[in-house]
Amino acid sequence: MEGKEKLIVITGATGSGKTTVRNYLVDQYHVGKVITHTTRSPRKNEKNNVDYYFESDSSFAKKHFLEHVEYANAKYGSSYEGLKKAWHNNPIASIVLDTQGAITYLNKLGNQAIIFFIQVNDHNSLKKRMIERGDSKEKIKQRLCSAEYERDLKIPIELRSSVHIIDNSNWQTAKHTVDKLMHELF
Ligand SMILES: Nc1ncnc2c1ncn2[C@@H]1O[C@H](COP(=O)(O)OP(=O)(O)OP(=O)(O)O)[C@@H](O)[C@H]1O
Ligand SMILES: Nc1nc2c(ncn2[C@@H]2O[C@H](COP(=O)(O)O)[C@@H](O)[C@H]2O)c(=O)[nH]1
Repeated sequence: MEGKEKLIVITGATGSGKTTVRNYLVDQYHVGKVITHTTRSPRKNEKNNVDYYFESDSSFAKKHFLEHVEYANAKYGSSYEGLKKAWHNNPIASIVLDTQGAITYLNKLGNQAIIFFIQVNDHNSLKKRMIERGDSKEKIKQRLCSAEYERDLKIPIELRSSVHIIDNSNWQTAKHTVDKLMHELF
């Protein structure tokens, strides 16, 4: 997978603002968007084929994924076809992944992968943001109890030498960091 194309891999804890950063990159910098697949049900305002490809367990099992994971009892996966589609429109694309997926992409793409880790130091605000997003109490509880939640609060050792940290405790500050990174990197 060597080439001039780049993939901005946006990772971090649940509720930290990965999707918010990705939407900003799409709106402001017109980066391509890799849509991934999931078996979880859509949140209010989420649309099939736009936010995710929403799958049943059986349709998910038939797909050929570049990588797939389980996160808080649901399945998620991304394909090479999805990446090629995003790169077809723009040589800079973006994808939102858990930290396990981010490590896989860094290993597969090398320096074509640019890792953004979205950080929020006050972990209580992650729960507040999920409530404000409209997630059900039950889903939030399940997520906060998961091993994946704990794992993704910290930058994994495998990403440490390549990661760009974006503190999203405050959106104006985060936006400023994203703008600075985009000017430095491209
Ligand atoms: N800096 C911020 N301050 C307050 N709220 C924010 C901030 N950034 C994002 N949000 C809000 O927090 C909620 C979670 O953000 P978002 O969905 O982007 O997180 P995420 O990391 O993609 O989460 P998940 O991994 O759970 O899908 C959204 O309602 C979003 O509008
Ligand atoms: N490794 C992968 N992680 C993915 C993929 N699609 C989404 N995600 C990550 O899963 C969790 C939960 O997502 P949510 O939308 O239910 O909150 C989050 O960290 C996403 O970034 C994927 O294809 N592969």
